[in-house]
Amino acid sequence: MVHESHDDDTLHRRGLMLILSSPSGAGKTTIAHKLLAEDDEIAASVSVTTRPMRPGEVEGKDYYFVDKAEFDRMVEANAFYEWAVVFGNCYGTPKAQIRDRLKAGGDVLFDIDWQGTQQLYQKAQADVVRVFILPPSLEELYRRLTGRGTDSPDVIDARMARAQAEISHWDGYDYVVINDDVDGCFEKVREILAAERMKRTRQTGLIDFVRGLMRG
Ligand SMILES: Nc1nc2c(ncn2[C@@H]2O[C@H](COP(=O)(O)OP(=O)(O)O)[C@@H](O)[C@H]2O)c(=O)[nH]1
Ligand SMILES: Nc1ncnc2c1ncn2[C@@H]1O[C@H](COP(=O)(O)OP(=O)(O)O)[C@@H](O)[C@H]1O
Repeated sequence: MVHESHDDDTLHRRGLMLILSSPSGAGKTTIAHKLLAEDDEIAASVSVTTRPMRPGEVEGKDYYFVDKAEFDRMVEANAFYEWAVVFGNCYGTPKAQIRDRLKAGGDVLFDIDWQGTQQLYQKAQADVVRVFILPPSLEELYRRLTGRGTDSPDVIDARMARAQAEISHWDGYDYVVINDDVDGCFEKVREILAAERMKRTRQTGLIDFVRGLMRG
């Protein structure tokens, strides 16, 4: 299900919005953490979720953990750019932090599913860079979900059952990277980000610079 907020508060062109999506367990959180650790120019969008906190997760860093009543209140208050139901839990991208960050000219990293990706793309097409991460195989995906040790067998089965449906949305992304070797995958995501930052349309100071060159 996709739920869109109904106001004219669309995102304007400011910073770049890098979206990482993948079937659960393919490694997008791992790649996102590496990127955030080494790149000061990008900050994470911290989502709000009703799913239970996993061991090792930190409130306000990995997610804002709320109950369903609080989530519903936020939906009513129009606090989300987008929200969706994933694996029976609600996940939403809060407006406030992103608006501030983009206004300040910074980049924002989103770990959201294909439903949220479609919503953000509709709102800020020119600013959005969509990267889909694939596992090398379904067997390896299962190994990673099991090895992570954060979900019960039932939850892992549900995530495996959803994997192929998730993968079917691969063609809604600008880039697709196979996460076989984690360092190799990370390097590719870094290269994508570096190239996207250099796009002519994102270099707002370029017009004056080129005009200066042309004046001689
Ligand atoms: N649409 C949307 N999806 C989200 C949001 N936050 C997280 N997700 C997605 O929800 C799914 C489940 O996330 P999570 O429970 O952390 O498990 P993970 O798949 O192991 O990362 C992933 O596909 C996330 O990308 C959000 O704010 N909006
Ligand atoms: N290239 C890789 N090779 C082996 N294990 C990986 C690789 N990438 C991630 N992992 C491991 O797989 C598990 C799932 O990764 P995670 O980043 O949590 O996936 P996601 O956020 O997509 O659900 C974690 O235990 C992580 O350490």
